[in-house]
Amino acid sequence: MTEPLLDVRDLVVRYGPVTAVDHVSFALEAGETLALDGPSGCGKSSTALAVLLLRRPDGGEVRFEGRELTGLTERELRPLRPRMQPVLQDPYGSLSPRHRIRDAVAEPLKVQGRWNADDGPARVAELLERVGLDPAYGDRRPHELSGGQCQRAGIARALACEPRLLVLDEPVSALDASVRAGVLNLLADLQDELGLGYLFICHDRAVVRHFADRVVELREGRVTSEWRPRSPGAALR
Ligand SMILES: Nc1ncnc2c1ncn2[C@@H]1O[C@H](COP(=O)(O)OP(=O)(O)OP(=O)(O)O)[C@@H](O)[C@H]1O
Repeated sequence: MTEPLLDVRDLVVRYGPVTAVDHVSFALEAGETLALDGPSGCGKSSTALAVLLLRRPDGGEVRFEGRELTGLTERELRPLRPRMQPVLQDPYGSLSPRHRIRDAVAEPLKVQGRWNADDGPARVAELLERVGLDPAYGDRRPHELSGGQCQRAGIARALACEPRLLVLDEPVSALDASVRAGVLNLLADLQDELGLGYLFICHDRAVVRHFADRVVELREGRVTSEWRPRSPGAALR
């Protein structure tokens, strides 16, 4: 049997005396969307941060592409980090306000040594087009874009890293209802095309039902159930 893309085993996250994530386990295949659902404070974001190793877990394992990550040093994690990318609730939060969109999307290519002056700008334009943005928006800064456009630019920047997993923490909650479906449909199309795995955190039950293949329910840091929506992966057209 092949290894899941992401295999989380007995994950524990504590903040002082508070156990935010209490022996949580789940697995996620490439091309699959697993939603984490549950009331405010049940540990969804803490799970996401620990999966991304942005906060070191206090116990358990995070296996990504067959490799256990929690025992790795920051230096050992560095080449793996681009492969697991966060997309966060605040569309403006993941982009520096000072940088033009084109530079924000180019940065991961430069950091990873995949930039060259001949075809780099064309690659950035291609990524912007892929997320539904006119490449001319590359000249703008984040505050000159709408929330939906900015979230698309953040997704373009994440794609520049050539990820296998996107950790989507309330990716459409801050957007107007009218642009939510567009961003969710973009994510669904990218998943079909690239076989990305999505760990998806969302408060909105209707969105979860449409978007997720499987749902893990959390309550007070523990998994209480796991279920499959009836129409998994359906696009919101
Ligand atoms: N930095 C922190 N320091 C101390 N306690 C924290 C911290 N972050 C989260 N917590 C606590 O950990 C628990 C889980 O929080 P977490 O943000 O992971 O839940 P959540 O399900 O994502 O909530 P929400 O849906 O409101 O974002 C809560 O009791 C919260 O108060």
